[in-house]
Amino acid sequence: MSIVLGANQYGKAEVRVVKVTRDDPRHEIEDLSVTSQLRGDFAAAHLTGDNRHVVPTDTQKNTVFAFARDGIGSPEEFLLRLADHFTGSFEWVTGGRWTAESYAWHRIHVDGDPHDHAFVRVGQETRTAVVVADGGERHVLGGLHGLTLLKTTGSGFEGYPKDRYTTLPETRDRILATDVATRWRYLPGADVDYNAVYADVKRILLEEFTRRYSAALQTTMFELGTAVLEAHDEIAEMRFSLPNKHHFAVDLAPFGLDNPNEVFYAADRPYGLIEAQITREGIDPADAAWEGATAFC
Ligand SMILES: O=c1[nH]c(=O)c2[nH]c(=O)[nH]c2[nH]1
Repeated sequence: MSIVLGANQYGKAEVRVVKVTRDDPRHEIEDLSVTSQLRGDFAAAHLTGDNRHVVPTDTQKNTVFAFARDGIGSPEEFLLRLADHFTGSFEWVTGGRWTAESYAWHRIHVDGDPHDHAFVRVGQETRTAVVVADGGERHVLGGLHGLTLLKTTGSGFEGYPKDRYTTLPETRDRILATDVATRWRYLPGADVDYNAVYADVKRILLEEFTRRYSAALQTTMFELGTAVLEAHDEIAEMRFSLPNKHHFAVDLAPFGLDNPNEVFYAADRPYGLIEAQITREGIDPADAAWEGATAFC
C-alpha cells in the first residue's frame, strides 16, 4: 500500500490589517482580517522537507501589509490583487484561496457633525469576501454574517406533518429571528463596483425580510435570494445559512397572568438550521469557488 499526498494549501490566517488614508484632515479607515492560502506544487516540502517552493507564510503576511500601503478599495479587489501577485510571481503557485472579513467603522458625530478621525465600530454584521484562483480563472464571492434580524409578528409555521413525537403547536403569529450568513458568487468577468453591490444586497435583505408574511424561514430565505438575484445580474447564485432563533412564549398562567405573545424565552440552542443554494437555472455551478467554504457558505 502506498500513501499519497492529497489536496493541500497553506498560508497565513487572519492577518489583521488596518489602513488609514490620511491625505487630508478627514481620515478614512479600512479594517480587514485577511487569510492567504496558496495552492500548487508543494509536494517536495510535504514528502522530503525540500522548501524551495514554500513561499513562507510570513512573506504572505508581509505582502498583505505592503499591498495595503496602496489602499484596499474593496475587499474583493484587494484579494484579487493578492491572487494575481502570488500566481504571477511563483510559477509553481497555480492558484489559491484568499478570504477577508471586513469590519465597518462609522464616524463619531459630535454636536451633530461627523468627526474627522474618531470612529465607532459598527457592530451589525461582518462583511466577507473570497477570491479563489484556479489557473487563470478567478472566482469572487461576496458575503456577510452576523446580520441579526427579527420581526415580532408576520411569521408562522403550520401544515407540517405530525407523528407521535410532535409537540410543536401550529401558529400564525410568532417571532421570526435569524442571524443571516450568506455568500454570493459574482459571474466571472463581470465589471463590478463591489462596495456598491454590497450595500445594495444588504438593503435588499433588510427590506425583503419585512415584506411578506413568512410561512417558514425556508420561504423567507428563498424570497431573500430571489430578490437579490432579480436586482443584480452580476450575481450568479446565493447561498444562505440561517439559524431559526426560537422565541418561545412563556406560560405565565402559574402566576395568574395571561401572555398574549408578549413575554418570550429566547432560546440560544438548539436552533433550527435552514440552508440553501439559490441559483439561476442553467448556470455553471463553479464548484471550485465554494471548495473550502465551511458548511453551506
Ligand atoms: O420556519 C420554520 N421552519 C422549519 O423547518 C421549522 N421546524 C420547526 O420546528 N419550526 C420551524 N420553523
